[in-house]
Amino acid sequence: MFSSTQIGIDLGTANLLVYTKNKGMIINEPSVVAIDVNTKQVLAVGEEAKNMVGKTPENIIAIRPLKDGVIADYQVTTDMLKHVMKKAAKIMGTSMRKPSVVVCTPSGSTSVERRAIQDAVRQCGAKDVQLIEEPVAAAIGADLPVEEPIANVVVDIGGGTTEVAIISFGGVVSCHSIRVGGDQLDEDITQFIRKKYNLMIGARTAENIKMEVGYALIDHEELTMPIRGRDLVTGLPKTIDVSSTEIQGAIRESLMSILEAIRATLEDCPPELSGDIVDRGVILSGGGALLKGIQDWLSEEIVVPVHLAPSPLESVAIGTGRSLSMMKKLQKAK
Ligand SMILES: Nc1ncnc2c1ncn2[C@@H]1O[C@H](COP(=O)(O)OP(=O)(O)OP(=O)(O)O)[C@@H](O)[C@H]1O
Repeated sequence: MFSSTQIGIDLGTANLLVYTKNKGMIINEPSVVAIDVNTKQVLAVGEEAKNMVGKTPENIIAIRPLKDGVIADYQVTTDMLKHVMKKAAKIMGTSMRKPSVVVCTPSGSTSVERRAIQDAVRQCGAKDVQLIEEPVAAAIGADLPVEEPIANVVVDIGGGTTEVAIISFGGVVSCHSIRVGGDQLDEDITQFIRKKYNLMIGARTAENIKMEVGYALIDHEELTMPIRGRDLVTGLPKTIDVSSTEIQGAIRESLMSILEAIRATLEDCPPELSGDIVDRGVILSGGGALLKGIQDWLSEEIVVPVHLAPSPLESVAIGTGRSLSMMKKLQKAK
């Protein structure tokens, strides 16, 4: 049985979430840490640190310690986890002493990368740490009947990775993980604006453009928005208008890589399960599932129904927290 000392952590490239069955989602913060480079002291974590990105003086850096779903900076990840565990303990009270933790990892991560995640969480006071593959957690979090012998197809488009998996009878039947996600779309937009307009924009601006006028590859009524950056020729601040059509062109290649990963996973599906996919369709989760038009575009391309998970940004964390009771049946990440 699930007790209050058991928690699920979605240690994501973009967001860090903590879910407990008793209290639900207790933490949901950007995975960003602000550090004083001289003293190595952590100044802020989460939303406060994210607001500092690109705006700090030289002695302060705001870092995202995870990249492509795995730890890029071990020390900063541990600092961030310690901060989050302390915050969780405050919310949970004494029941948080030495919790059992389940934490998700991308299915394409190496054993060294998985071990690093496990060690970092253990260092923060966990009694034991189990790993679960992200798409399995996303499927559980989206309330799919993963333990039944039917095909549950999940496409989880996160910040650093996109994970596509077919899950049946508690295990992964076929899966593909690519290191392309929302961050890559932001990077595509930054590069496009720099090349076309000679304008340098920050990471926050690129993400805002994606959220406001980013569209998957479908016809739509064109949207425009004003954006601000630094003119690379004059060095001065400048405002320009960008349109959804040009942003669509900028992110095309990355969206095509996501589509290829979905196609490759479906192609690996055993014929007995293919019928289920036609009937039940595919579930989209992760923040990337919120890109405008992505549901319609994917369903046109793969010719099966595409549904949005009930809380796309929270599915993995919810599934991670709920997975403890199912852990034995599920194919655990090693
Ligand atoms: N409305 C939106 N439109 C497009 N993208 C969005 C939207 N909302 C959030 N995103 C993007 O979703 C991504 C974050 O998603 P999520 O929190 O699922 O990732 P993560 O779990 O931290 O990453 P990973 O699974 O790769 O470790 C970011 O790139 C963010 O910009």
